[in-house]
Formats: sequence, C-alpha cells, structure tokens
Amino acid sequence: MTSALPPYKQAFLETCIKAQILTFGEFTLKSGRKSPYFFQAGNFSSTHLLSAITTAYAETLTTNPVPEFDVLFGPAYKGIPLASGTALKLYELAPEKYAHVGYAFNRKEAKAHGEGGNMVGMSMKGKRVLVVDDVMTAGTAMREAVEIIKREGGVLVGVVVCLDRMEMKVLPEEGGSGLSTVQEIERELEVPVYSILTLDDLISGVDDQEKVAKMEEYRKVYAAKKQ
Ligand SMILES: O=P(O)(O)OC[C@H]1O[C@H](OP(=O)(O)OP(=O)(O)O)[C@H](O)[C@@H]1O
Ligand SMILES: O=C(O)c1cc(=O)[nH]c(=O)[nH]1
Repeated sequence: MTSALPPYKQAFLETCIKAQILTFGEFTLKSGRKSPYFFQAGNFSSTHLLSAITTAYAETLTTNPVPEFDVLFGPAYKGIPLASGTALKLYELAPEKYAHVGYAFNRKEAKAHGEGGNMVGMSMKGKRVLVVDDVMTAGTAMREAVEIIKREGGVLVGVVVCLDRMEMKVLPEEGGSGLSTVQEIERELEVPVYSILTLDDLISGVDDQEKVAKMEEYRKVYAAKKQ
C-alpha cells in the first residue's frame, strides 16, 4: 500500500508496530478512557530500538525552530531513558552545540538516604528546560512535570513527545475548549510542543483497515477537530 506519510515516518511507525510499541486491543489510559490502541514506550528496550527512538527525538529537536535549552528533563519513569538517550544523540549529532546540555529526571518516591530527595541529574535551577516524554493524552503527566520544573527553579521552554494522541482533556459537551491537550499546553504555557507522530499519522500509516476503523471511531469522540 502507498502511505500518505513521509517515508521516514512510515518506517518509524512500522518499527513501532513490529516491536509491539504500538499495539491494538482495549487499554485503560491514565485518564480512565478506554482506547483501542496503545503506545508502549517501555518496549523501546533493546539497543537498536532505543537508538532509533532517541535519534528520532534528536532529529526533531535539530530540524525544528526549537528554543535554546540547557537541560532535557525526562519525567519518571518512561521519560528517563528517553531524555538521557536524546541528550547523548544530540551530542553525537552536534558536539559543539550540545556539549553543555545536561539531563535530569525525578524519582516518583523521594529517597531518604544518601544524597536524598527526588531529583537526579543536572540541576534545573535558573536553566532553560525542555521536557522529553513519551505520550501526551490528557496532559496530567506534563502538568506534573511543569510543577517539578518550577519547584526546581527551572524555566520551561518546550516539550517533545513521541506521540500526540490529539485528545481533548475535557470534551466540548462537558464544557471543554475543543482544543487538544497539546494545543492547550502551547497556549497556556506559551511553549512549543513537538511530536514525532500524531493520531492522524497512525491512521494514515497503519495498513490494517479494522484497526484504522477503531482508531477513527476513537478520534471522532476524543480528538480535537481543529489541528
Ligand atoms: O497525558 P496524560 O493523560 O498524563 O497521560 C500520558 C502519560 O501517562 C503515562 O505515564 P505514567 O504517568 O503512567 O508514568 P510511567 O512513565 O511511569 O509509565 C504515559 O507514559 C504518559 O507519559
Ligand atoms: O494516556 C495514557 O495513559 C497512555 C497512552 C498511550 O498510548 N501510552 C501510554 O503509555 N499511556
């Protein structure tokens, strides 16, 4: 089949399907919604898959007009290997430009011994911080990340995720704005959000029509209409 996606996106999507990173069935999301598809970034768990995903993040950051940043922050847990791997890839791509960029992540539970606390890696105090995470759905995880950055004295300058599910946190019939979580975050926090893939991309690039139909049905209910 000829895909509507650019070849690099199609190839990346096929890798995700083959490695069961993108799976189909019935899944309960953090938001409580039941979804017919799920993106399991924990399955980027081999050398070549971790390299493929972090290369995709690094290329997204080097080919878009991304604001300058000092620290990549990867929210626990799945953001941790993504942010650290992306930092390494950026250094490999452009060592002079990224030599002083650091990475940081949080612990979900504070450590009571040794160095203590719940932050690991480069201090975010007074730094420009870019969040690297896997998936954006209702934005709960992202808002928690923003609070951590503020508490640590950092300044959020941007966000990159692997998948923008294009979902509205609150549906219009329940009083929502009609904007997707990504659109709301961009407006409210005045920072750009970049994504490697979106739900529209999955619908364009997946070959199995039964799976496409289920994603379309889900998109009709939960995805923002204006992109
Ligand atoms: O946009 P949201 O509705 O918040 O949902 C998406 C987030 O939720 C999940 O992480 P989770 O907090 O479950 O942590 P994990 O990385 O430890 O799996 C997922 O990895 C995303 O980061
Ligand atoms: O919304 C979520 O909880 C969620 C969706 C998804 O596709 N992948 C994931 O890890 N979490």
